[in-house]
Amino acid sequence: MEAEICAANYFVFPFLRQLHGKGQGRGQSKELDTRLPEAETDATSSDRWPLAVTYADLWGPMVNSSAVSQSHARWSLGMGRAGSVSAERARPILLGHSLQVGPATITERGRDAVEGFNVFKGLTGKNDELRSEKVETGKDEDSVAVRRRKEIEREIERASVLRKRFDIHIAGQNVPAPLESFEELISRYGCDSYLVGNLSKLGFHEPTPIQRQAIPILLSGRECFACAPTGSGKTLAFLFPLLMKIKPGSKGGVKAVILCPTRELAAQTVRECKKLAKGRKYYIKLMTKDLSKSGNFKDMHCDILVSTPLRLDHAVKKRDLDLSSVEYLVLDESDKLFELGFVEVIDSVVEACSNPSIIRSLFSATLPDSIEALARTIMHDAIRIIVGRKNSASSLIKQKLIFAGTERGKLLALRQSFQESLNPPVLIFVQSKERAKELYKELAFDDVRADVIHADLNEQQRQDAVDNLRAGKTWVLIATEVIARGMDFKGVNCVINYDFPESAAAYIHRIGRSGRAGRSGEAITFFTEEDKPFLRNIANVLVSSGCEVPSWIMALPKLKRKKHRVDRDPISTIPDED
Ligand SMILES: Nc1ncnc2c1ncn2[C@@H]1O[C@H](COP(=O)(O)OP(=O)(O)OP(=O)(O)O)[C@@H](O)[C@H]1O
Repeated sequence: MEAEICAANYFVFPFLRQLHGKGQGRGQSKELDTRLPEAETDATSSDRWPLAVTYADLWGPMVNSSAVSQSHARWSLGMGRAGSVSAERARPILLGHSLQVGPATITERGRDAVEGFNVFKGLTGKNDELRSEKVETGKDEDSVAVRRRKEIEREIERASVLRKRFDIHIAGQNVPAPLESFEELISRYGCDSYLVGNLSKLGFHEPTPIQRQAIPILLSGRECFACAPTGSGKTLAFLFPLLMKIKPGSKGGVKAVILCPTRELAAQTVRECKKLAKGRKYYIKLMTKDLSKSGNFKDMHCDILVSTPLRLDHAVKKRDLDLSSVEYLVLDESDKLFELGFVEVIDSVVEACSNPSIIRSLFSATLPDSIEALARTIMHDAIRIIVGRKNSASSLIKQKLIFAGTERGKLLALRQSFQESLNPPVLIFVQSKERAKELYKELAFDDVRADVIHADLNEQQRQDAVDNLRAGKTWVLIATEVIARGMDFKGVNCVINYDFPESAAAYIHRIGRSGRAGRSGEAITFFTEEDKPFLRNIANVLVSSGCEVPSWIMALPKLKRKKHRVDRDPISTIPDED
């Protein structure tokens, strides 16, 4: 009954309804506050539960539910959650429907049995039996119950130890245990060995922390918000479960949709997906401009469709693309997708994916509370996974702030740093395409193999710029925000923020183009007098990932504005006429 109510309610324009609030129309979106709070260790509810206590809570009610005091049950449920748990909420627990045990909830009747906790399956329907046995025999616990309790304890402890070891923090109920290894995908989830074989051919021998936790969650049919550092393997974390669950070459319409904020990222995701699926005939499609505008979707074979929101929305509305058979919807770089301008489109795509048993997941390196709250309104019983500290930069990146005084000072500082050492590949971020073109012209005079990428280039030119950097043909790529998110350039040694980033999230994603897949990287950020008011916000990110920041910067007041956008003088060595 409860499930039916949820299914009926949470599909129709959920984001907009939340965003607009009462009395506001569809066209009047107000800007979401997507600012990041200071990096926080997400030691929320579930992680704070001490194991010894939760075991006691678990077995108290199972052995003799009536003997457990209400306050005891309330305490075991409410620890760490905002506010206390009401008596009504606590009561069903006493009646034996659901037993909260720290990171996991064990459901006595097996209604919500989670694959990850195979051991719980044995409990389904057995507890009444156990209880009546106990009444008859008069013994406290028989040997079967003791054995089972120990098995469960071991499972919970194993999961907890793994999470601690890999800095995984979770919030939610019935959270499946993290993976110890990729091989477990075969033994625990019956994964086809070709898929695990492909992982090893790609050189992936151990799952990254986000893969350890997100893969079992998605395989168990649960929805999730996943926040893990840049370059930590989130792409595989959502692709792998799709390839495991979807049968290749199916004819019944699109089975999975992956939304990415940029075309480059969508193209990269398709490439990654094809590599992973090698050996099986999956139809993995990129929604190109042509396909979106003139595709014949009625006859299209497609298992997995990767798109930017606008192209997908266009195909749905103008070309009758049917998304009602979609079983998995992934929002990659989800916080970007929820920014102003995208929300209506995302809403429309969510509505088009009308399969009631769809599983949705959100992935990003930054997850502002406002976005999580908004997304939560449409998610069903979603689990939150945070790896490391929420909204913080990868600890593999050595970060530096450099005061350049003025715009001209930045150009001098850049040239000087190239003369001292140029360790390609290098990415340079500027705040607009005009400035990207200006800086490109300046560097053309220098002996540096530079290229530029921005939104004025066509699709092929943008792809060439990315490929040339990947192939080592260019050493320096000057870029706008277009490639700041998700792009995986192997071995980028240094990211230079020539123009100060407009937000802490933008900073985290930009510098996250280096320091990927376990490699170290460097990030240099120039700032001028005009950037000083926003310096503190970025400095907080440096401090939270262990980098040194002068004390005067930390003493600066925090900026309350959402975005830092500065009108800058053009980039030029030619002196002004005045
Ligand atoms: N288990 C693994 N072992 C080794 N390398 C891996 C593993 N999983 C992924 N990688 C590699 O790590 C790199 C970064 O992965 P990915 O692009 O998925 O990061 P991400 O977390 O999505 O980053 P971003 O937040 O910037 O989008 C890629 O080159 C990928 O091939």
